[in-house]
Amino acid sequence: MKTDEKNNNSPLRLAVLGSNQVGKSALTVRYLTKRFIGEYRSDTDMLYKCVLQVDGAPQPVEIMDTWASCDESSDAHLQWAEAFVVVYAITDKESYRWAANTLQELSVRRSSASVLMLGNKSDLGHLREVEEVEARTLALTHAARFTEVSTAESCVPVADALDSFLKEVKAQRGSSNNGNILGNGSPKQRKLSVTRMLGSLIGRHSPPPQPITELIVLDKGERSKLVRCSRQI
Ligand SMILES: Nc1nc2c(ncn2[C@@H]2O[C@H](COP(=O)(O)OP(=O)(O)OP(=O)(O)O)[C@@H](O)[C@H]2O)c(=O)[nH]1
Repeated sequence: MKTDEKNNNSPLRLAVLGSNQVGKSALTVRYLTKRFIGEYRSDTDMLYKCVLQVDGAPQPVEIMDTWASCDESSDAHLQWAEAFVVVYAITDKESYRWAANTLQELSVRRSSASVLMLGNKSDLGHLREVEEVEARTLALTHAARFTEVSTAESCVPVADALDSFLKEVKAQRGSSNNGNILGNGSPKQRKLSVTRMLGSLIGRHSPPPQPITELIVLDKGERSKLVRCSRQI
């Protein structure tokens, strides 16, 4: 297989970054299942493996819903992913500062990576602490895409934002060789039945989610191995 062909078929890796409680898990699950789930476990990274239609063709995609409190994993996330979704809540200035720092870090350490900045919880306009124009300007400074969404309110803007971002990332995928931590020399992963896992998230009687083929939960020990692996690259 030619190298280009191999690159195009390899999974497109997206890390969802953001501080606590900004809606990273809600956003990821909303995008993949169209459902809004109010509460999630929040003590681990979740890796979703799926095949999505990107720009009209099937594309393997891996989305890492990261756990913000695990500082030691941030290095690994930065190296593992090909593109980044940086989430903050428009109701939480501190989460915006966290996002701004992350954009800065990405500019330095992953300057060629595509970045989408999302201001979540736009349904809570009466509690707004971050002005849209300020965030949009910041994103522009870092050549990142930007939009505000309400994961809770509707799945369409979330789907539109992530669909077009994935399309852009796929288009920009070129000769650069991004790190491959989980693919090569991967740490031992706990693979769960996706149906069982999402069943516990969305309720037993809900219809099964469509696009996800595998969900991997990385616990503390496994995340440490991920960090060690990434540092060998
Ligand atoms: N009003 C509103 N609430 C939201 C929205 N998105 C998520 N939430 C709520 O925000 C809280 C946090 O959502 P999570 O998806 O668990 O956030 P997280 O960033 O994954 O949190 P950590 O796991 O702590 O990092 C939950 O109570 C969600 O129901 C939104 O668009 N609007």
